[in-house]
Amino acid sequence: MTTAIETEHLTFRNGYFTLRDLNLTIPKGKVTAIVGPNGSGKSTLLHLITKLLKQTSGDVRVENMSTAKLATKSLAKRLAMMPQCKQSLPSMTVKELVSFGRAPYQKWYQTGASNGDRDIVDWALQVTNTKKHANRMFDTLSGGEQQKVRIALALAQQSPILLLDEPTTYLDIAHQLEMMDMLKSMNKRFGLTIVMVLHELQQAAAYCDHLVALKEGHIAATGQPQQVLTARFLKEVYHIDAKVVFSEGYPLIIPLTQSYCHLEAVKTI
Ligand SMILES: Nc1ncnc2c1ncn2[C@@H]1O[C@H](COP(=O)(O)OP(=O)(O)OP(=O)(O)O)[C@@H](O)[C@H]1O
Repeated sequence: MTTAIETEHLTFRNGYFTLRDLNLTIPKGKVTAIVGPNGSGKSTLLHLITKLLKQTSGDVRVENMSTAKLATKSLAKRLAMMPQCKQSLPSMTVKELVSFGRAPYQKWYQTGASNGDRDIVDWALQVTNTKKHANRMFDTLSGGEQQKVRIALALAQQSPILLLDEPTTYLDIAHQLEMMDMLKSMNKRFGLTIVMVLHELQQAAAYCDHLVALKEGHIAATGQPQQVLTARFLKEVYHIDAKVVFSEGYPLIIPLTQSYCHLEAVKTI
């Protein structure tokens, strides 16, 4: 198996949270989901890979190159990142915004996009089905429409590795499936390595070749979805009792009991 991204003893501390000694391999040309409870460190891991955060110790390698040795533009040609939607974007038209994806390829003296850049922006708008919004101001779009434009912005970077932090947020079920199908077809047609933070475990298992589960800043499990996604895993990582049934390759998580301990505590105040 060739690797797209590797972390070696990756550790990050910020006073509130510690990501501990992560030794991780993300396979090249595959779709990987990073899952885990809220606050387990998923976004922090993506930020360390993209150098938006600096690790306390350890190393990150992208296509066998230590990111410490890669300048921002070189790293941006190797990987594109769509951050979580809580990060705001500047007020401009959709087309202008998606054009920013071409920035790593532009010279400092270049004014405006080249014909090649315009074609790629057009392609990114088409595959995400957002071309109809090209001339609208980004901040006038609905949450779901904005989410697709964010994905178009990352695709316009045309890097072999795509990192997406919760790409299906705000999308209704039909648009979630459309987006996951589109990403899967990008992976199959162009050999794109895709790494997605996902909360929807059933979709993660159905669409991804590889799962990485984090819990409290460490790796709780890695492997193929059918190996990782078990009743024991759900108990250990999410503290829920549920059974997992794979039907035609699609996993179904059926909760057995639900603990309402927080509500019980409220009642006794
Ligand atoms: N800027 C920050 N300053 C201090 N602590 C932070 C900062 N950003 C995140 N954290 C903390 O780091 C921990 C991990 O956060 P992170 O966003 O990586 O988790 P996550 O697994 O992506 O969570 P979620 O599923 O809720 O998005 C959390 O406890 C969070 O409160």
